[in-house]
Amino acid sequence: MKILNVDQIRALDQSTILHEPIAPINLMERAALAFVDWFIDHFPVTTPTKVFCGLGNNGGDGLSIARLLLERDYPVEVQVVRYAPRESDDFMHNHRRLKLVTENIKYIEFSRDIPALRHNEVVIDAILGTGLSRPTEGIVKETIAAINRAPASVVSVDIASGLYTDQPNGPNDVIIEPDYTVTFQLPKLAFMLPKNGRYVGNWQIVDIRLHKRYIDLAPTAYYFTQPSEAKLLLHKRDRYANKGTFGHALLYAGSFGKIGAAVLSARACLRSGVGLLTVQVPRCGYLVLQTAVPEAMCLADDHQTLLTGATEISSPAPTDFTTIGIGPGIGKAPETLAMLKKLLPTLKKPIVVDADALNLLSENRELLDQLPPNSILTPHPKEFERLTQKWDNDYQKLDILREFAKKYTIVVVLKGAYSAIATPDGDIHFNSTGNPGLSTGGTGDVLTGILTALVAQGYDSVEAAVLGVFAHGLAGDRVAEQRGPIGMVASDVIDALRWD
Ligand SMILES: NC(=O)C1=CN([C@@H]2O[C@H](COP(=O)(O)OP(=O)(O)OC[C@H]3O[C@@H](n4cnc5c(N)ncnc54)[C@H](O)[C@@H]3O)[C@@H](O)[C@H]2O)[C@@H](O)CC1
Ligand SMILES: Nc1ncnc2c1ncn2[C@@H]1O[C@H](COP(=O)(O)OP(=O)(O)O)[C@@H](O)[C@H]1O
Ligand SMILES: [K+]
Repeated sequence: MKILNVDQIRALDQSTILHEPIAPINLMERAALAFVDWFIDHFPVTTPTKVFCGLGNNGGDGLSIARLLLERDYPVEVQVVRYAPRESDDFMHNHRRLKLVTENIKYIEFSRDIPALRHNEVVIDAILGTGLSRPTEGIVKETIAAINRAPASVVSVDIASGLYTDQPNGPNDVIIEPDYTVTFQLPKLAFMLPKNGRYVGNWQIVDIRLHKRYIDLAPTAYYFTQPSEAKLLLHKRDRYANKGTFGHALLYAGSFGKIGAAVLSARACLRSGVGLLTVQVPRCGYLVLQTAVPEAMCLADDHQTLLTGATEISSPAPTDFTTIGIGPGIGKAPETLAMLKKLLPTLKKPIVVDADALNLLSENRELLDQLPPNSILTPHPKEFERLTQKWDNDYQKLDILREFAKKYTIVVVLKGAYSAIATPDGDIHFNSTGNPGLSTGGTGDVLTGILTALVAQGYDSVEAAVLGVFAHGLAGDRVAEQRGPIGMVASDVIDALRWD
């Protein structure tokens, strides 16, 4: 699913009006109805509801929502924040229609007009939407601050009032902190960014049937992976396939005290459809790996506690494998760095690089040039910062991410909530699955195993990253549903992987 910018969203609105065709006021009504359908599912008809409206089309939505809820017997009170002398046409139209059904419309011009809010109430925030063009100030700011202080639940219409759709807010901006955001048609870039978490809440998209062809043709660099899109990426298995069809992967993982990382990524790799798997671990990990993952072949490194690349067996050579995954738990010993330095120039096919291999790259950035094209790097934000630079805000982080992936012709998975996958072409795909339960040791090692398996099976690197990150998050969601997010461990995620 595409993520469009504010100008495109506005143009999409116009395109819908022109091509369907539909009158603007009817499109607003459709949006309001979609919101109300969602609201009814979440709040009982007895819920005291205050709708705060601005004077633009977001406010117009609010007025329409208020009328529709009144018609459904919700106890609704409307508060119009009168911060400017002029209202939008559709606001005025809906204002007239609302006055036909209720007297209960109040106006906020001064601080004393801001109503008290109780904990059993729900606030619908329709003060400002995607039309935000400057930080909130004056009575708008005061009203937002009062709503944020109140114990009431808050549902934002389209986007929290005061939050920019696709540009950074200032550190002192006053923005609604909703429990929910019900957004129209498309996700907004702002929702993907960690720093905005408290200004988004639990967000949902409602379909308002905006012009599909416009969306299909609109250029964008931002995507949000939908379940149907991930499913389409999945390769079907040929009935006459054999294990050779699905590649032979080599994992370099583990060091003394971190053999678990090798076990986790090996198990995840096998559970993700790799044909054959060989894992090279330091000698101390040999028995552990052979016992914990009998399906994998094991190469014992000559070194007892860390990886040097040297083994008693010289065949097959690293270049003989379909792909290589490197990094989980390997540490940063000089011998391991030497191994990386020797290995990288010999490789031509994409590999998967994670964890300490990334830290070694960040301390030896000249090695980045040696990465085979279309390799996949999976840094968490700290690792990514070490690889690149500090950023002032999440938007700058996305720019740095995009440029990094383009510069080295690699796929970069910046992990976290809505993991951002940057492609060598400069696109960014945000993942839609996963939950905070995944913030537990070892889940990154699991992801490395998954991605290595997909690359070994012949998935293109971008598709492997999009599909693998999606499946990893979805497995995490299944575990969270069954046992709650807090008790989740990385092995549970492996067990919950499904590829159908
Ligand atoms: N684009 C779409 O697809 C649709 C949009 N609709 C609604 O329309 C909204 C956008 O409406 P508008 O473009 O009228 O914009 P808003 O309602 O977001 O803002 C209204 C106006 O307030 C002014 N403004 C900007 N920043 C301000 C600030 N900090 N303090 C005070 N005033 C400020 C601007 O002049 C802006 O046009 C969407 O968020 C959505 O709720 C829906 O009605 C239907 C479909
Ligand atoms: N809040 C969250 N929501 C969704 N996914 C998350 C969240 N926190 C962490 N994750 C996922 O969990 C994994 C953690 O990886 P990483 O930080 O490398 O862990 P480790 O090094 O312990 O294996 C990543 O795939 C990341 O996207
Ligand atoms: K809003």
